[in-house]
Amino acid sequence: MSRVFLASRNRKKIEEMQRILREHAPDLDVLGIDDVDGYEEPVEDQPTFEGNALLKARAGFAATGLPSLADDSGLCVDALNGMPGVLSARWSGTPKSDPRNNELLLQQLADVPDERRGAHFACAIAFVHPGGEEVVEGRMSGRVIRELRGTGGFGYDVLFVADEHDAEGLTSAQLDPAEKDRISHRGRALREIAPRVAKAVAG
Ligand SMILES: O=P(O)(O)OP(=O)(O)OP(=O)(O)OC[C@H]1O[C@@H](n2cnc3c(O)ncnc32)[C@H](O)[C@@H]1O
Ligand SMILES: [Mg+2]
Repeated sequence: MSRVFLASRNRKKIEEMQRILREHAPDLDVLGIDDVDGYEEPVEDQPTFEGNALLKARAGFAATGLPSLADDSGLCVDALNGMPGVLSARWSGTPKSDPRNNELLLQQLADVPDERRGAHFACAIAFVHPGGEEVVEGRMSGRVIRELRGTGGFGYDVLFVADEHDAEGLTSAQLDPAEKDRISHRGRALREIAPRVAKAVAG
């Protein structure tokens, strides 16, 4: 069976990536950080999603020798000049906590009127393998609402209404997994690179 290493510790993110990858490469065996003893995660110190995704995928390839994928993603809020951006996971400090991050973002945007609450999720996915390195990017645009809504997804999904669901006001945390995958930053990026991953690991 063809194997690929997924350099992430975020279980929800891994779940989404496996779901999307499986559609393109049903035979792919996806290993994670938990399958590797003593895996040392690199510090995500780059200023861009692309830089951090590459850094994570390179670390994965160096540690396992397997073709390695990594995702770096975050929420970029217009009224915060694109922040939290690459700082999204630890926006309210460490250890990282989605509820605390959401609470902080709500406070920071408390005085921002509805017409200036635009934001987008961004995602870079890097693939590092014996044949080379590649990075793809994806986006999902929408707005940040004023209260938490929904129980699905992860991270800032409870606060984010994508343009595609603006009329109903559904957050990403209220969407079926398949619908989130269809419109999400991660879904778009991963669908672009998945056929190349399938080809590369098939040798
Ligand atoms: O680095 P790894 O181990 O993959 O896991 P992580 O959670 O730290 O991942 P990132 O460094 O890429 O940070 C991404 C953060 O951006 C947010 N985020 C990214 N994609 C999201 C999505 O689809 N829905 C909601 N929040 C998302 C969420 O807070 C994530 O923790
Ligand atoms: Mg991270």
